Amino acid sequence: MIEFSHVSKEYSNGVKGLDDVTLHIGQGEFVAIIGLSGAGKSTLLRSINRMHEITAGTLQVNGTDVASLNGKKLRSFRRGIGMIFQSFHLVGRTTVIKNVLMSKVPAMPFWRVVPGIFTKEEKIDALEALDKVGILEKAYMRADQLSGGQQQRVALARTLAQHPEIILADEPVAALDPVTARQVMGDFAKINKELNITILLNIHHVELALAYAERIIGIRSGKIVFDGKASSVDKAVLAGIYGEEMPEGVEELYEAV
Ligand SMILES: Nc1ncnc2c1ncn2[C@@H]1O[C@H](COP(=O)(O)OP(=O)(O)OP(=O)(O)O)[C@@H](O)[C@H]1O
Repeated sequence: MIEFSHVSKEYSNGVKGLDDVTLHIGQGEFVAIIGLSGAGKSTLLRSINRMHEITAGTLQVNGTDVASLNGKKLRSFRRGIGMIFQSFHLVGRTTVIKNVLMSKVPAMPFWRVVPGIFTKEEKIDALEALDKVGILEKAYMRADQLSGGQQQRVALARTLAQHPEIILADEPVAALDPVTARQVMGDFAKINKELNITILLNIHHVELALAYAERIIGIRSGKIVFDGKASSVDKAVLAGIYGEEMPEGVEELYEAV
């Protein structure tokens, strides 16, 4: 469970990334965060695993006050939260399975990290994660020989091998073509359903957010301006989130209504 209570984040230059945000996200929800560029989507997402420090209010994850964590406790807390980025963050020159096995490193003793000794169980776990995202047959290929969509799936498998309760994804499909973007969104939906992992993702493509996420959070100038079911998002809601700068494709989306 993720609980924001009157959370604000003011950057050192005085910009308010978040402004009095109160939110409750239950285990197993699939939430898309939408809003204009600069609205505060990344700040919201990254405050959950403390990549950004909040400056007011309280933020709790499964009852733990995120701001109170330090050192070892913070590292172990972060291991329970997967993070997916737009640019995949893979090591291109090494194999897919080694990339997935990297998720095991933070919990490994030093003597195994240096020579890269992984146990049979860890390898099986990594292969199972690749299987869950449908790219098991790519396990021994070099990561940089894969397409963008496949690379994002490797990143997703690496996160799954961490066995997280929550996955945060910051613009995970922004670098992908429309067909591949749909496939990757489908992977998130499948993982969410099958493994009951909470998924929060930032996304610029409104139509993908509405098609795959169950809940939409609209953010504008650091404030939550909409929070509800994807099925209840209409043109008026989007106007409230985006104002004059409605994203491309929104007109077509609601043409039939
Ligand atoms: N490190 C920083 N220092 C100062 N201001 C920042 C910093 N990071 C973000 N901001 C500002 O905080 C506000 C929210 O930024 P944020 O990156 O959360 O928006 P976003 O909705 O994710 O945007 P985008 O869709 O372009 O990624 C913006 O005005 C941004 O300029």
